Amino acid sequence: MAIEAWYMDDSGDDQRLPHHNNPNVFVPLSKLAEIGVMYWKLNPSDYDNDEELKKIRESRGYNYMDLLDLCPEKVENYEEKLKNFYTEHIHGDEEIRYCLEGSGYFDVRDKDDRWIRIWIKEGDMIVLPAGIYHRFTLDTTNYVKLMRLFVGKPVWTAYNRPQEEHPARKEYAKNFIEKAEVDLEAH
Ligand SMILES: CSCCC(=O)C(=O)O
Ligand SMILES: [Fe+2]
Repeated sequence: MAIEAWYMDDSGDDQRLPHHNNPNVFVPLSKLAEIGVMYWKLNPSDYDNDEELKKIRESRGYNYMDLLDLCPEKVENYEEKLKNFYTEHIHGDEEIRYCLEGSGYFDVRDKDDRWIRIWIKEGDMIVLPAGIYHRFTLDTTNYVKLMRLFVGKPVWTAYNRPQEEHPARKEYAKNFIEKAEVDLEAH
């Protein structure tokens, strides 16, 4: 099955709960593509020898790779990191994450500034474009193992919202938000 994504409700409940609307409003992959989010389904069992992953990495220049095992025993300042992950932010580069084990939620803002919750599980690889407002949380299973990819020397710096003057934000807005408005007016 393809990845699941939906519009979040605005309840103040635990961030690790699904936050479905009633009824749930799913968001198709085509809608994610419109805001610049890319997705692949891969086989995580032997990721070191996966030709498909190799091809994606080669074609997109993802030469850097490391693994992030999100559990208190393996991550320094675990609680603080989780808190920062769930603080709305952007980056100057793409955020590329491949889920090898467990699951979690990437929340991204759509063109109208509404939260879309993307549920990533084993085998899901997603790319968030530079400049998109987003955040991350574990789900109620409380565990995820992610592969992080990058072009060149990695920069993980997060710029918390608001960042309307950040070059990556301006570029994102030009390509994905203003363009959508122009398309809408033309029709
Ligand atoms: C746990 S990876 C996702 C969190 C995030 O947005 C980030 O690392 O910048
Ligand atoms: Fe991020």
